[in-house]
Amino acid sequence: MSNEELRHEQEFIDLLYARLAEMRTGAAATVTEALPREGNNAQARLERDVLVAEQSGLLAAFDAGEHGLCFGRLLFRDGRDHHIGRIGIRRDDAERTPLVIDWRADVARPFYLATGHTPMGLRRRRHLTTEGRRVTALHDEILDLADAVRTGHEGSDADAVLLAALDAARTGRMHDIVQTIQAEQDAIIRAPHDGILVVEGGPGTGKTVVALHRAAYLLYAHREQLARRAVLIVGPNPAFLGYIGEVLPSLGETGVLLATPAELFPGVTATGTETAEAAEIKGRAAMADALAHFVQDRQTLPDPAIVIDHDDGELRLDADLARAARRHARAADLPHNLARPHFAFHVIDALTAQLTERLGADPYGGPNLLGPDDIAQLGKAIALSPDVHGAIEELWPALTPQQLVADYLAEPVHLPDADADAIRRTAGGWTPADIPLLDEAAELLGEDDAAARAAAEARRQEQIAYAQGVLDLSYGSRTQEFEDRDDEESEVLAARDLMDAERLADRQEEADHRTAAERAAADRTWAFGHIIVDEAQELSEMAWRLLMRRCPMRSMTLVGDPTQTAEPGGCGTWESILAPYAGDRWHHVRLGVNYRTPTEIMELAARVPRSADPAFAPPRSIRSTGVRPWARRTDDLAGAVAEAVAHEASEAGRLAVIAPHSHCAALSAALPDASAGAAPDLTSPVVVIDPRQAKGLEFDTVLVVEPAEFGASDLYVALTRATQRLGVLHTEPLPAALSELSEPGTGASDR
Ligand SMILES: Nc1ncnc2c1ncn2[C@@H]1O[C@H](COP(=O)(O)OP(=O)(O)OP(=O)(O)O)[C@@H](O)[C@H]1O
Repeated sequence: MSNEELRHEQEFIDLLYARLAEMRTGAAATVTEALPREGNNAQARLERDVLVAEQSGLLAAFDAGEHGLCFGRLLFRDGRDHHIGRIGIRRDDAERTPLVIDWRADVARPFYLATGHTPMGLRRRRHLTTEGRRVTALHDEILDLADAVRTGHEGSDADAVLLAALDAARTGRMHDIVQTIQAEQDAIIRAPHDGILVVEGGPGTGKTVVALHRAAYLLYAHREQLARRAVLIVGPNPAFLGYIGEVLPSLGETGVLLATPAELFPGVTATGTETAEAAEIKGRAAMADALAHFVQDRQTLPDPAIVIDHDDGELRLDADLARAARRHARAADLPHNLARPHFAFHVIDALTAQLTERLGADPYGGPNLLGPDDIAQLGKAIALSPDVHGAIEELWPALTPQQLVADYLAEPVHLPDADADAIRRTAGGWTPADIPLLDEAAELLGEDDAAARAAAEARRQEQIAYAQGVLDLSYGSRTQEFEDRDDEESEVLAARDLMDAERLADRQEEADHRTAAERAAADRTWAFGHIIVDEAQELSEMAWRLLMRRCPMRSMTLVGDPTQTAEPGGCGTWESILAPYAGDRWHHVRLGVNYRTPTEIMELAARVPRSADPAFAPPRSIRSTGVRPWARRTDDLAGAVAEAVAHEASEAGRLAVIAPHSHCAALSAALPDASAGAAPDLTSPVVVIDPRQAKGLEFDTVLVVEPAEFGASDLYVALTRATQRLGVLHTEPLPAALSELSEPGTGASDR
């Protein structure tokens, strides 16, 4: 009986892969055939673009479906029977019968939510475990007690598949969890996309992985809107982004930009370093006021008056004239560079009036002798005078954000002296904390991009006309939809049904040039459709100002754990972060189960925050391994670490040595095979990293070195990175929270 079930499922999976191969070949052939069609034939070009745009997106999704294509099956009491997979696939029949349903479709939801108590219409839920294209195991859960059918795969613990996933050796890359999403996680993944959702939870509660699945879900549920506006995912450092970078492509989603906060000002690479104190000061909201005042400082008054030797007579630009022009320009309430023409026009008008008065004065006291044409002529000459322009530039200079912030940091003003001393820059490049300052400066200065915008609009109108032609043509060549967006009700759709000419024009722009995510990466003023911020607790007030500008719709998911805050500039409570932007209109959810760290390790790690807050409650670990964390005191740190690594390396998976930054170089010298440095290769079997680099990551085995030199939150982060084994190596006495650790294999305390 049971082998027969397995055989049936295998036949189904074979059928599925055959269908996938068919679809992939079809899409690839279409693209290959279409691409050479170029030349001057406009119609051929139109056809080609339609085909390529439609088929290339499908290819990415088909590739994603290659692994773990189908992992579940739902048998409903009413006879419906659906397989659930990574992407939706339909048969090539007249009805386009669904073969496998996308995990994000509503009909797939009982796979994650149904319980014996609330079966959601299910009779039976099946988990299919596959290795490559081979079905290796089935787990059946009976949800309808009246169901007497038995397949021989019942009875296994419902958590068996989850526990197997959690226990598996790590690879140095995060994997998707579509097979084992838990109910509390599902609710977050599918929460409405409007507004701000804060997801809080302790280490290992799945905040990151849930946020990534939420991005995949939102791109599915709001495809048109989000594919055009792109989704931004902000993570703490490049190694972390590399670690999570494969999850969304494995779910068939590529319209996402991953960036660290230091990468969010296009054209500037922030590789400089500075003290934590300087970064903290630069992160304060007060910097926005200081910069705003500094911009005003650049709107100066002449002292003494500027005298310009003009062809028609001397012009005198004194403080009164400049003050009136400045008042006029400031009243326009525009950013500095955009208000500059107002200042310039006022100065030119005033100088023209000055000259008119002098040249046209009637010696007999009558009205001015110059007519309007003469005055216009005088004004023109003044407006073209390089000296007048020089004077305007001196009093109201055109500024770039880089210039403004560099000048400001050379001599910081509008700050208490001690703060100014801490951030004064004598040398070195841009630092991550400078990025929000540059962005603030860009806002204060405004970008005088009127000409660029007019050109872009003209280009866009051309594209809309072009797209209209594309739509007319595509109507005759309808293609299939691969996914089950509307489940049973879904129909065969073609480009014409999905979008109007304007939207297609946007699509064409993407197809012809760059993806929305790539365009977004290069555009400081891009408004993202949704932003996900991981380790959100680390961001400064200034960084929040930047991010909020990137998301005027305030459609955001913020993920974090205040107990893991490492940056001194990280701003306190969610209330204080969000009040300026959303008042109290945001939602807060908490994840309470630790899927990473076994009980033995979590109990130890929790003592760190508990020494400051006795009421601290860690997330509940879902599993225990029976392996106790250990500590070893040594006089030869590098030697002891090398020995421990050699010993632990016999275990499967990945090992991390997490040491204070100052020890990392010496330790990596003692471990020649380990990957280390600013951008360690996390897929290497052994890495040496500092606690900041360890944020968000996980390893099978972790060796924490010299914990007495860690700050409390860094130590908490370091101790919670292991999925299996934790050891501590030290020369100095252990911090109190770890004092009960004993030597491996002994019960005795190490102190
Ligand atoms: N439902 C699940 N099924 C399988 N694995 C899961 C599930 N939920 C979480 N995990 C795994 O648990 C581990 C921890 O998840 P994740 O890194 O997202 O946690 P986190 O809350 O962001 O942790 P931290 O704050 O410590 O960085 C990951 O390996 C993740 O794949």
